Amino acid sequence: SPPEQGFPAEKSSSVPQKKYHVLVGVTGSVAALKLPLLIAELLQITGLEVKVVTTERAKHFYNAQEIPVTLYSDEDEWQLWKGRSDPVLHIELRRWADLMVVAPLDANTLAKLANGICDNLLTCVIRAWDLSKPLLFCPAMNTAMWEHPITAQQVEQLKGFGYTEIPCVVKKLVCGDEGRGAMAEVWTIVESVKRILEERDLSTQS
Ligand SMILES: CC(C)(CO)[C@@H](O)C(=O)NCCC(=O)N/C=C\S
Repeated sequence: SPPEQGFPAEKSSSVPQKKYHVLVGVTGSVAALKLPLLIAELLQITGLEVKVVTTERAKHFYNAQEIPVTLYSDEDEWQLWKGRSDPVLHIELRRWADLMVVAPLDANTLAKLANGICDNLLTCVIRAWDLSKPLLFCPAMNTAMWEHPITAQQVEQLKGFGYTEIPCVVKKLVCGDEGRGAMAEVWTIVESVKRILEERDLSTQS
């Protein structure tokens, strides 16, 4: 019998898995110690590419060696831009990102964002943010700070820009105080990112 005449194999058009670009912002709350866990959990989501933008103060709370993705800080802006034709890092990052999650958002950076202050790489990325893209923020601060009336005003201001709050939770805080101010659990944050990306993915499919 003639040799098996197989049809020419279809060119394996592996559907390009759209990579979702997630930019994680981290600021100087003690909750930044959870950054390695948050990154590890986000990397479990298929199709995600993750980069991190840190403030200088946040560096105090985690070990950069435990972050397996690109970690940008203020100095990188100045390493990249030396002359007129060089790229501007905070603009490159706003273009690259499909979604941003700021975890933790400390009281200082909350105040900066609510007032448009952009004095570091992270606040510059957010100051230039494309409001058609999701931005999630996870406040974390001592209970006394959380309960100060200015906090609610500033959280409302961010929600007014269209950013999504992932609310802080009640816990015994590392300083011994008991009360609201702890960052949302990492699994809550990851689930929120998943849900938003699914909503977006569905919308792009429909
Ligand atoms: C650090 C962690 C995650 C341990 O469970 C929790 O205490 C927390 O989110 N704290 C953030 C609040 C904070 O910045 N407190 C600062 C002074 S009390």
